[in-house]
Amino acid sequence: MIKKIAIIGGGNLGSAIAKGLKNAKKPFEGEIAVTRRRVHLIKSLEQDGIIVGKDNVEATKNADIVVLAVKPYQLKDILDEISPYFLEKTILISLAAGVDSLQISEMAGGRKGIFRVMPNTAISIGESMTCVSAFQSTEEQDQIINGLFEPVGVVQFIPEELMASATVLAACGIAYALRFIRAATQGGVEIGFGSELALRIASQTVKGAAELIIQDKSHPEAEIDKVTTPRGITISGLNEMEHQGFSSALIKGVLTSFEKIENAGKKK
Ligand SMILES: NC(=O)C1=CN([C@@H]2O[C@H](COP(=O)(O)OP(=O)(O)OC[C@H]3O[C@@H](n4cnc5c(N)ncnc54)[C@H](O)[C@@H]3O)[C@@H](O)[C@H]2O)C=CC1
Ligand SMILES: O=C(O)[C@@H]1CCC=N1
Repeated sequence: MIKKIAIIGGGNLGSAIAKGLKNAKKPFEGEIAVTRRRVHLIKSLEQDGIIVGKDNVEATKNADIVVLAVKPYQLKDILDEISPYFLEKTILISLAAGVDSLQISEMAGGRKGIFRVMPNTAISIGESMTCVSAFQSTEEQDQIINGLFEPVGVVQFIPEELMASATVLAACGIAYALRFIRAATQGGVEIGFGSELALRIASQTVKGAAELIIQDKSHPEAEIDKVTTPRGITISGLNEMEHQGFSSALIKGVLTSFEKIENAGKKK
């Protein structure tokens, strides 16, 4: 049983994970310790029953799982500091985009049982799309990781070579989807809604559209067909968006993010 998780680096993502795990419908009942150098910035996590501090070694001691939630360039120093305190059973999770498991294993003295995990920020409300790749792990460790992240979203194990792609589609994807919502809201204001109401309508509409695909396992075009009345208003707007490069802009944006993450990997 997992009794203690240490999250090293209580920044955006590290804090979101800690909160998500504690506030899930089936909350993580063990101890979660989160560290950050400027610890006052994460004091509010204490309200969720999370232990905060600045001592990485103290947090690591007796941890069943250590989550590395720092920027990629900080990994080496952190691992030099905390690796000596890992237990035999300690499972290591890295959230660092673009750093492969072999490098992490080497930085941690040739350790096995390493997972790269790429959640997205919706983990804080239990709605993450979490992609996971496993490196020299046991089946039991795979199950532990699956069980840890399932209460806070959907978990998908993927080959490590797809982690960069998962980062773009799922982690950056939150930003792409939100930009769509914001743009739809701006359009909504032009056609008469106040901005708050426009945002409410646009965001619930996107949620409903996503649920049609998730719950009914339907295809986007099948659902679009149901909305596009012949000679109707939807198809005119949709076609205008396509003439302006809507799908193409999105695909090109995904590719640009992917090229950047690939190039960042090659520079190391
Ligand atoms: N999946 C996703 O949606 C996202 C993933 N990421 C990835 O997650 C990782 C963390 O990114 P963010 O949370 O945005 O970064 P961040 O900069 O907000 O968080 C890192 C935290 O680690 C702390 N830190 C640095 N050195 C430390 C040390 N020696 N001891 C204790 N704490 C220390 C920093 O003060 C900072 O608060 C990155 O590797 C990034 O690639 C980042 C943003 C979103
Ligand atoms: O934008 C970034 O570089 C990070 C990685 C995934 C999400 N945010």
